[in-house]
Amino acid sequence: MVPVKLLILGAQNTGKTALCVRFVTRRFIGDYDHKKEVTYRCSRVVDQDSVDLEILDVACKSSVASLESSIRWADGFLLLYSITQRFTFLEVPRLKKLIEQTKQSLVVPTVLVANKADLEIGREVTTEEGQRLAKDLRCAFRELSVAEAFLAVEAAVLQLIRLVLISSVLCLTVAPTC
Ligand SMILES: Nc1nc2c(ncn2[C@@H]2O[C@H](COP(=O)(O)OP(=O)(O)OP(=O)(O)O)[C@@H](O)[C@H]2O)c(=O)[nH]1
Repeated sequence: MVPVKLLILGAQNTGKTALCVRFVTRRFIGDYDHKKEVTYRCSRVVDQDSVDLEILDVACKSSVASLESSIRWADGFLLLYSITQRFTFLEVPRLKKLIEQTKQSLVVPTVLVANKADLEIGREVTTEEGQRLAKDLRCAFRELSVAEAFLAVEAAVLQLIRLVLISSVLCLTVAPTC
């Protein structure tokens, strides 16, 4: 079993908890208790590897110190924004910078997820803006609806797991002590 630890980050109400629950249970549940920090655990076979997965969904009122500690813990990051709330998109560069500073690396496995694609009528962020930001921040990019598409959620998380597995192999090859 290969352990993989993922952290999901984003502004409030972007669908972080919904995405974790959707990935682990396949179900979309509308409302959650937002106060608690929760670690979701499950196993998946990704390509040939059996992966022991943990996804940490931090409490929305986490202190910077506790956020940094969660970032140090994680191998890969899901950065979420909602296409219906521009301020959640504007929050992404700050979070990515915090990840890079805390990890002391510009190469961190990260997937930028534009959520709530089912709410086209309320769209405030275009797909092209999301793609451009992902390119600028060296992230993969997925636009999806946690509410409507389990397969898209699964594909985003599996893509991140693959990025983590590739980066751990590169790390062992290039610098055996890292
Ligand atoms: N229409 C729609 N609603 C969604 C989608 N994903 C999540 N939501 C809703 O958005 C709201 C916030 O979802 P949460 O999963 O609680 O968001 P969160 O980012 O964990 O929120 P905090 O814990 O406050 O940071 C809930 O009412 C969800 O039902 C989606 O893809 N489409």
